Amino acid sequence: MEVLLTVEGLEKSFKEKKILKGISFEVRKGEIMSILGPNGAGKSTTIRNIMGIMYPDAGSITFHHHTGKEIPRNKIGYLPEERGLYKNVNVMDILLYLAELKDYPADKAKERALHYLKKFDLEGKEKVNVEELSKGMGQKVQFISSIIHEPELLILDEPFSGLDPVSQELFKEEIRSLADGGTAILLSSHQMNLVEEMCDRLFMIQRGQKVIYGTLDEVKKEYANFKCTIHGKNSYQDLEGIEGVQRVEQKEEVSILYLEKDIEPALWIKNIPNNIHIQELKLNRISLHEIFIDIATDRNLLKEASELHA
Ligand SMILES: Nc1ncnc2c1ncn2[C@@H]1O[C@H](COP(=O)(O)OP(=O)(O)OP(=O)(O)O)[C@@H](O)[C@H]1O
Repeated sequence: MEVLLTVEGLEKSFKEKKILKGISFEVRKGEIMSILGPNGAGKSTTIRNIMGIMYPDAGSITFHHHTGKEIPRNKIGYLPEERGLYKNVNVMDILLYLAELKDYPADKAKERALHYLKKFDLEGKEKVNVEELSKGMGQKVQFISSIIHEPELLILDEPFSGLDPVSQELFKEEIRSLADGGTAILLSSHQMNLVEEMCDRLFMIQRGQKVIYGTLDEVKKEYANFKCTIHGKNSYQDLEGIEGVQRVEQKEEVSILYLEKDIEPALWIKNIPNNIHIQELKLNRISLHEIFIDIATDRNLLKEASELHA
């Protein structure tokens, strides 16, 4: 897939404090690339550098073979973390104004605005003043403003925060369909379940440095072995002694058995000894949520476990 955005060795300091310490990644046409990291890791700073809101101390950003101030930012759509549209303007006027700022033709912008307002359940709200909208409605309008000019690269900073589940679904579907249509998407979100459902590749920053970069499958292969959760009265030793168990965590009558890499779950489950007391049993892969916590809290148990049995 064609690379649209290349971030290479990005460095940025604020008041002598180095926030980005050499960040490099790519975003390709038609993919959803997730940028993840704990609070304060440097995600928004990376995005602001891409958007030219600030410029890096070192490194480069290339989009469409242009770098720095030459980047054609009218081909980029951006939903910033800070929400807010101009007050005292009606919905259609603000959408047309923002499209005009991106050099997008007014007639097409109007057509697209009406299409998306309908799609996001805001039909008939064209003449409503922006400040009369609810938070979620305002967010939908802001999302529409970020895609109205058919950007080739769409950057979404926490697009799901504050949305109800139905609106979340609408956003998810729209983001996926934009990617399927060829838009490159850079998505920053703390909602790991949504990231896990949606993204093709991911990039995780911690303390201004890369800790994970790859496809969701690669990351899962590296970190996410299977785990088995058993509700029942069992001794730690009995569980630890089961073949294929790499580590056990136990809280009262709930035990989590972390399994070794490349365990075949269907075979493993058949070999659970008869003396194990099972009231309930769940077998699943470690989630992106758990991988995130493992890395962000510096536990690093999951990666080590995979390496140990690689
Ligand atoms: N304009 C600024 N001046 C000084 N420090 C800043 C500025 N912008 C960001 N920082 C600092 O840079 C670090 C990274 O902030 P950034 O907003 O990029 O993190 P983030 O990964 O987006 O976090 P969050 O998940 O909380 O949104 C933080 O320590 C923050 O305080």
